[in-house]
Amino acid sequence: MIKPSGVGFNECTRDNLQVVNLDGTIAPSDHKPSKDLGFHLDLYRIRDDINAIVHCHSPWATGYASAGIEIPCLTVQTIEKIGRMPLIPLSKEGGPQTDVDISPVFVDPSVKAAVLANQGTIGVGKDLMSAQYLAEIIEETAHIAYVRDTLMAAHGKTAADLPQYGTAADAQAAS
Ligand SMILES: O=C(CO)[C@@H](O)[C@@H](O)COP(=O)(O)O
Repeated sequence: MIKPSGVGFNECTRDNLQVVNLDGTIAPSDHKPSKDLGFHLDLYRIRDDINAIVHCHSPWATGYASAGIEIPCLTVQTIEKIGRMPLIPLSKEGGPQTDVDISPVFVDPSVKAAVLANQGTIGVGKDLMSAQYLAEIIEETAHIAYVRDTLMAAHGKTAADLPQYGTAADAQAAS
């Protein structure tokens, strides 16, 4: 199932969601599937653990990626729930990222989220709620990173002024 093209998330209904088989066969409908169908299908094909994908254009995260900056996993939640959020640059031809650019990153089963320069974010999961949860964490983390980096610059601080941070398990192992 994928959202119809040209329709916002809030306008998605049971009746206009598009049903597509993994081989790309589209069930008859008055709408067309999202333009993003190609990379969604490929992610479902390459990873058995991916049953849902949330791709959106959240502004803080997309701003980071479009500036060519990988969002740092700086919150406890992001470290524990996501681990890292690779930045996927525009395609070789300078166009929007497709499965050709996206799938090689997600072949690594530890990757649960990525950010596409000039396009948006991808969160994947075992179900829609899990993928949506990651989409929210990606955006919150980018916003927090922006606040941190802005404050640090205003106060003349650098990364060297910050303590090392890691997971609760890392801290426990180190104690
Ligand atoms: O970011 C992109 C560009 O491919 C898409 O998510 C966006 O244009 C939405 O397209 P659809 O309306 O879902 O076909």
